[in-house]
Amino acid sequence: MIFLIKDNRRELTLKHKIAMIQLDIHYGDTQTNYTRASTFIDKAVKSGADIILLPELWTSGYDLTRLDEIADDQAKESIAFLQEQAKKYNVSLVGGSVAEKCDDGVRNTLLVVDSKGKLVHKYSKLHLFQLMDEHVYLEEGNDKTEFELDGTDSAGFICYDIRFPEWMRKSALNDAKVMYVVAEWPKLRIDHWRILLQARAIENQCYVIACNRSGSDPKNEFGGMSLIIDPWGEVVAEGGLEEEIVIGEVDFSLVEEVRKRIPVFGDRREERY
Ligand SMILES: O=C(O)CCC(=O)C(=O)O
Repeated sequence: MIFLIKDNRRELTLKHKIAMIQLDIHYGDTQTNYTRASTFIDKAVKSGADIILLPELWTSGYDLTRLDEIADDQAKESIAFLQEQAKKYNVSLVGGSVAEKCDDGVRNTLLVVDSKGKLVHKYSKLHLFQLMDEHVYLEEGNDKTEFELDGTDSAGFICYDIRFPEWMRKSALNDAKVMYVVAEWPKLRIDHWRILLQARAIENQCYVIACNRSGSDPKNEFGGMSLIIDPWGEVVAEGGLEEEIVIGEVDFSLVEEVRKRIPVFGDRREERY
């Protein structure tokens, strides 16, 4: 079943072409990262994508000791960039996360902008990853994960969050049908990345769309392998190790179909958990 809503600028549909940009982030070099991201967004649009993802901390990388200098005040510059790109190309952007300078410290903040250029969601990473010193330099967030994008109930997560099934389950219970993940996941544990994402898709019977960076920084080599996994757990698209745009087609109506096939949500016995 295809659900169509007429819109002045486009038809909103449950079928989408998704592009995940496996950016090789230039360490601490925000201007280069903006320039390169816009080149990749242009290419993704030319290949027909209508929802585009960027990875975690894509403007700065993990240059945490220089956050005073390079973190984005209230994420204003990154939001303006994403809004401009969204309007220019009429595409939605799950715009990765950026180091956001807040009044009480710096947060790792995911930004989502719809195709009209409206900021529809901001989520600061809840689970700070100690192996990369996030707990030393960053404040944890206090936001909800759910939002609506192009008429579909969705949720957004950042990297380490995928190790917390209870956190993602909460979003599924709050109606999310699509879970977007942005990451800087190291190559060393890339097997965990794939298995965890597949498990989150199967147990929550939802799409998982996950964009990871490529390349390396002074401390880590990153694993790429961005993934689109459907609610049955099938891999729809998968990236390699290198910088590239990974593209896949989705049909969000599959979520209801799978949830009917195995009624996991109706069979939960919450009172016993
Ligand atoms: O959990 C992991 O192994 C990787 C997490 C991570 O790299 C992050 O949250 O930035």
